[in-house]
Amino acid sequence: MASAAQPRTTVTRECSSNHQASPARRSTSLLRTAVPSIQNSFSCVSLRRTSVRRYLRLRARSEEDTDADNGGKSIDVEGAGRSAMAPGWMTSLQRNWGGDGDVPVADARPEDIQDLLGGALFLPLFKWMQEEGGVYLLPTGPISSFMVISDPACAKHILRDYKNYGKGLVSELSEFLFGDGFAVAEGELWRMRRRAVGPSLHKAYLEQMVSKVFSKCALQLNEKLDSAATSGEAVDMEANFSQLTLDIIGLSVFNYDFGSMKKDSPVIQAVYTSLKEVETRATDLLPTWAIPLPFRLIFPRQRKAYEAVKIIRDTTEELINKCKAMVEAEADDMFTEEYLNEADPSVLRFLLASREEVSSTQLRDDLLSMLVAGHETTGSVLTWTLYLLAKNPEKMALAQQEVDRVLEGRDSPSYEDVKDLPYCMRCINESMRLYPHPPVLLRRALVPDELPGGFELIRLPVLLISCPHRAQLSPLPAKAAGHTQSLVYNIHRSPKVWDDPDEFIPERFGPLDGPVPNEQNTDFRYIPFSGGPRKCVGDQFALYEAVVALSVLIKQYDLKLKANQEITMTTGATIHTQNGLYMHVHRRNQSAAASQSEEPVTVAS
Ligand code: HEM
Repeated sequence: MASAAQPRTTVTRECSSNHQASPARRSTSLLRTAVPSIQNSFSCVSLRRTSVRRYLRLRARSEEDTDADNGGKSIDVEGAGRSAMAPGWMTSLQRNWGGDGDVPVADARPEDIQDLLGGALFLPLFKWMQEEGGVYLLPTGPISSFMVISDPACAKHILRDYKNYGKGLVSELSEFLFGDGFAVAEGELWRMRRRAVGPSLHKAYLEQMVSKVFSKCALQLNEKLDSAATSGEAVDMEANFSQLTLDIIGLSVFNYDFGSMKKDSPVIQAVYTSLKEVETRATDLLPTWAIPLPFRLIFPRQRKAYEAVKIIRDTTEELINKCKAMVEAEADDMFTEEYLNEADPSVLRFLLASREEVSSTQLRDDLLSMLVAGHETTGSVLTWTLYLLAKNPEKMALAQQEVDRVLEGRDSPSYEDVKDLPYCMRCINESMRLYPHPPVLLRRALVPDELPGGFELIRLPVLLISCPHRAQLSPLPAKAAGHTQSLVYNIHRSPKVWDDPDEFIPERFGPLDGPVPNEQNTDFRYIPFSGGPRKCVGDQFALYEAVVALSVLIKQYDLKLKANQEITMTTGATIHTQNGLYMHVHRRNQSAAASQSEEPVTVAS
């Protein structure tokens, strides 16, 4: 996959310990050594109080280490801090307890689990898919498992059946952030709010966004990169994309300019920290986050998560109040889905002007859902697309030729132009196959069910505490599960599903005048926006945003990877790099000369 003309830059896919200890990874060392001692202390099922205290002390210290050491990056990739997965004794207990079920059980060894700490959670899940196949059980406690789905037919079955599969765990784990927001709400509340919010992203709105917001912000990023083009200094494009997409989502949802490309916005770190906390909660051995609020805050990680959510909520509320005052001051205009306020086409204004009966908390949580769901996702898509194009200069050349042909003398595309940029669109699509955000989708079976292939799913019984995958009142047959994880990453990378799955081949989706790939026309082999009723509401928005941003950038600049950087994956809902994506920026007309002066190149796998 790597071309001989590329500087040495590796993406580390294995979460092994053989790479250099970055500051972020060094800070996990205490917890790494803590985990085996926790395992030893917990040698029987009942938790001894002293062990718990010792664990909590070690954990608090590890969290404090994390506070002090973020490696000087714009994003502290650890978010609020680390978690500990279920240790080996739990997994082996469950394996030994298993009944005679047909579903294979992942051989989750303690070293795999320790390797997960601070890494990309989905990578060991890929390894187990290779060992166990498209459907397997991942033990997460003495009597509980996740059923890990890496098979398109099973994913289709689950994702389309919203009635019998709820968001479950993901709603519970992220309630502290989204509240009742429709991204995690269930049942009638979700149906009602999706019906109210979905229409705000109509075609006329999108047209306005392309010209008024996406292009404008993308051009601002180009302007900002100009100084790097002059100085030749490498810039972190991941951080730049994160700022770009925050500014875009702020203007599109609230008509508010975060101006994060010009000055640091605390919202970026707050969104990252909160999303990382959701993930961390999913793998916590001891759920400190389930302790009642005032006591919970003695844990530094919980304090940081709480402060992050406060920043996001306060910002959202402030913006709602501003817009409310303006809308209330206006006459009671007729407001239909077709109507678009030229001066302020934002989603917020749409919702306020539609005069729907909705509590202010619900409105805040819905808008916050849009802000969080629409920010890092598109930022990460742009990061990995640029990375892949830089590693594949012949594909970059094709994308640039297309942009030059369509835009001619213009700097940015119109709404109509986007349809004439199918190669750029395919590059985005292919990047989302290789790096899906999020890489894992969680569901809970609400009724017993059988998946295609005869795999049995049972309903979970009453839950003991709000950490359901680990605490159940009644014993379950261990070789059955009520939770599923649809591994988008595994499906997208499976050699059974795709030819040359690890290669970046934008052409793989068929002729450029064919349809943009989605879950329907690939029969759920390609599900970057999920599928079924809970499919991403912002998919078209995101695709237009990404194509506009990419085309504006590569029209003006050639971007080359900084030599000798190691690009390691981590997750915080989206797939992030651990240390940024550093690139040299060259103005297109100067780039021929610049590429000759690139450092000597070493080929990496
Ligand atoms: C490339 C960028 C994006 C990706 C990869 C992405 C991906 C996803 C995925 C996979 C889901 C479904 C999760 C599940 O089934 O459990 C989802 C849901 C959602 N997304 Fe996106 N998204 C993106 C951009 C956006 C944008 C720009 C917005 C807002 C303007 C947005 C708003 C939402 C909302 C509100 C939901 C929840 C929908 C519901 O539950 O009804 N997303 N997204």
